[in-house]
Amino acid sequence: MTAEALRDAAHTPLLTVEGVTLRFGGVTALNGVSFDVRRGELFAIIGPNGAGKSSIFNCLNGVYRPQEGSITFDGHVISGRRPVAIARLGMARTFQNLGLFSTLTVLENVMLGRHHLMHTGFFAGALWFGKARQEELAHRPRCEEIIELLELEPYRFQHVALLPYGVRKRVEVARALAMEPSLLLLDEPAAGMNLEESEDMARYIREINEEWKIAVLLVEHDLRMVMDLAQRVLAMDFGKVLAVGAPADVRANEDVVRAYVGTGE
Ligand SMILES: Nc1ncnc2c1ncn2[C@@H]1O[C@H](COP(=O)(O)OP(=O)(O)OP(=O)(O)O)[C@@H](O)[C@H]1O
Repeated sequence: MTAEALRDAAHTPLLTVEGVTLRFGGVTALNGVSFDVRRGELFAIIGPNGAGKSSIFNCLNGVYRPQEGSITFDGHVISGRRPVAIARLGMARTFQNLGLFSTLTVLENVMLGRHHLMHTGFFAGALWFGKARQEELAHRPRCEEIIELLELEPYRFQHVALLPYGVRKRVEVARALAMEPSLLLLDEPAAGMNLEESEDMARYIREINEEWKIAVLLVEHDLRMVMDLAQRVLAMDFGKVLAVGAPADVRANEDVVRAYVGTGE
């Protein structure tokens, strides 16, 4: 690649969403939504209940197919592609409601995140067969780094089902990170957490973004956390973009204030 081409690639957004419209029968969940996320950026989406935040996530990772518009990720048009293909391109996500394997240990759940990077099946791996064992061992140091980042060392060999909710949310982030994403989608990572837990979560997210240089797209109801962490914020309501920009500008935007005051959030 020439120096010019490299410079262009660095300036091209990592994710571009253009005019995305998603309807469920008579309900328009997303109405011509456009935004972009830059490489290495921490970008947040806020909005009252039903604004369309989860719908965006589901369009991005291929669970929903928008009727209109296009989504480009890292140079690939991904609208219409299957979730697994999109994950392979480097987009990992967590879920509002935990999506972990509760009968597996923390380490096994994190290892599962690396499954698409491995050649042997997970179950062969779990049973410790020849090649699979070597592969698991090769991936183990990276998993340990991730476990350390999220301060999960004490829980490494514990079954997820037995862990407190706040710790399970951290395991979810760890598993998504294990996929080595260039974009990490976090769906309400601090939901249901107490103040201390959500402050810890904010610290992990900042570290993932600043130290590990991974772009983060965050949906979160905790506005204090969003305003504190995000470089840019997109506010939406009724499936439409109300404002995009620096946190202070979005917070001062009249339409945004009205949307929040209107719902009492
Ligand atoms: N599978 C579905 N079928 C029908 N309507 C849906 C579906 N998913 C979302 N909607 C509707 O689309 C709109 C946007 O919902 P969405 O869940 O994306 O909002 P949200 O901002 O994520 O809300 P919350 O903060 O409560 O999670 C709502 O009116 C919702 O009822």
